[in-house]
Amino acid sequence: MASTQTSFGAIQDTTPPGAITSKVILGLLALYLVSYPIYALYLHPLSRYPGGTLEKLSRIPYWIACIKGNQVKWMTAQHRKYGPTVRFAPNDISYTEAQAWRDINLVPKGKKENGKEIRFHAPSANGTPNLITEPSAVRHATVRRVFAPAFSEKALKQQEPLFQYYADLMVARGRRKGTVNMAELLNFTTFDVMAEFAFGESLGLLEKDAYSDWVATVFNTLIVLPAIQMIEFYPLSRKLFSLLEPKSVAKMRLDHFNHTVTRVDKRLKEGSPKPDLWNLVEESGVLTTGEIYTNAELFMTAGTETTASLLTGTTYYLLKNPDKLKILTDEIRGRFKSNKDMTFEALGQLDYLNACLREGLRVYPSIPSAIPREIPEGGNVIMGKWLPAGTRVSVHQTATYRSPANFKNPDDYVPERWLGDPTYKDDIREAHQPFSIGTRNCLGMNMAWHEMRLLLSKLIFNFDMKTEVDESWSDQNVFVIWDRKPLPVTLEDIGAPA
Ligand code: HEM
Repeated sequence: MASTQTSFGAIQDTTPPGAITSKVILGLLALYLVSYPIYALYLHPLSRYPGGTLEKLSRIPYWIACIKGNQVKWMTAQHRKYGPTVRFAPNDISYTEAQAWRDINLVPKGKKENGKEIRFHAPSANGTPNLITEPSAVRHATVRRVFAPAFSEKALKQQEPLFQYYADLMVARGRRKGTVNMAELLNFTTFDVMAEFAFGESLGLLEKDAYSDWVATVFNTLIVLPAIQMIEFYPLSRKLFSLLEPKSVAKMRLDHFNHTVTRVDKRLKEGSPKPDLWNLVEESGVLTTGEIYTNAELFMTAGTETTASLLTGTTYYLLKNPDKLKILTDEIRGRFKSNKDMTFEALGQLDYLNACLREGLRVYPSIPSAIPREIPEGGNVIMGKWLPAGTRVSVHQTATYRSPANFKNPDDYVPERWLGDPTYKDDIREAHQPFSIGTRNCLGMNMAWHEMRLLLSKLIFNFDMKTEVDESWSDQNVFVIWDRKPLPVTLEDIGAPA
């Protein structure tokens, strides 16, 4: 320390104030660097949970895996190493046990729900939450009550001609092309169906045989979701991004949103005699205009890519397991004489078809990673252990479904495990929840099941299918959703009656 002696003999510090400030900052930094690891590893409320040292100290390893598209492999490896419960970041616990689904997603009477981790989802362009991101449990229940009747069995039965129309259009396009990229064909179909369902107007993808700019933007946005999640996670990066976001990106987001706004406005203005979403919304009168727009956007993503992805994966696994494909083909072709016999109701009764799709949702779940929830004020108990407020908890779908503790031969595609085959009697079936459970589970689950059964059966009823792709097809990146590779499939028309 620089010092001088005063006339009274006292020692006076002559260090300039700026230097003192720097020293204090450096001192505090050194203290933090020494004390933070001690806290994170030994004193933090989660310190007793298993996990890697680096992961307990920092979220960086997790972000790297997410940005590289490696998250699913990384998290599965974490669980293989540390067991069914892993602390994979300082404040995050991942589970692979059936009970965790219940503890995280069900809300016992008088308790608060484990809230949504809003930063995990891309913010909507108008700033209004949709069903998935609505932070208030009460508002969520109100909005969900408005839309729920449109997804009931009764309403879906009334909408069945719409689904049949696009399934037949998909078959017609398959016939025309001979060889198709199955991933694309199924995307065209599910986007056309959902646009008709949500806006009363097709996107015409099957007819044009091409993605529209609007749909291409949906995919481009989904791929950058991990980067958006990282930016949203830290207040500073969020602020910086809002200041520095390139004008072109901001414009693209707005144009995309306005596309939805225009379609919804048109549908609301013109009205519809059909029992669709917007008749319910108008009757209820409880949604704000902002909520109408953001939920329309949500339906177009939640109800399209998910179903198309599952169907692409299931088609791949069936083609790679010809014995299973043969059983399914016999079931479908044995049951129906013509395309028009293939109703929602009749398809629902095909056991092997249901088992094939369920097994598809296990080996290739539409949401391959995890959707985190946050422990509310006052804490909560998960898997018998109390967790403090702010802890993020989740069930990781792929790690759970590929765990030998839950499923025998977890990497094999075996529909029989869902049909009482004694070899698989010890499988823990409740660990498989691809649509989640509880008040925030998938609103479109019934619709998804009808659509999945219809589209897969129509393909198998009308075509003998072949593919040249090898096992490396299933080795895919995940950026929240699968970064699906093209799946070229040759379709041989068997001339099934209309
Ligand atoms: C294979 C197909 C599908 C799968 C695996 C799936 C899965 C899921 C899952 C896991 C959630 C919960 C998300 C969370 O925890 O935040 C969810 C929510 C949701 N899904 Fe699906 N989904 C599928 C198809 C559909 C379809 C066809 C629709 C129709 C529009 C749809 C609409 C929704 C909506 C609106 C929500 C939000 C529900 C709420 O928060 O109340 N999904 N889905």
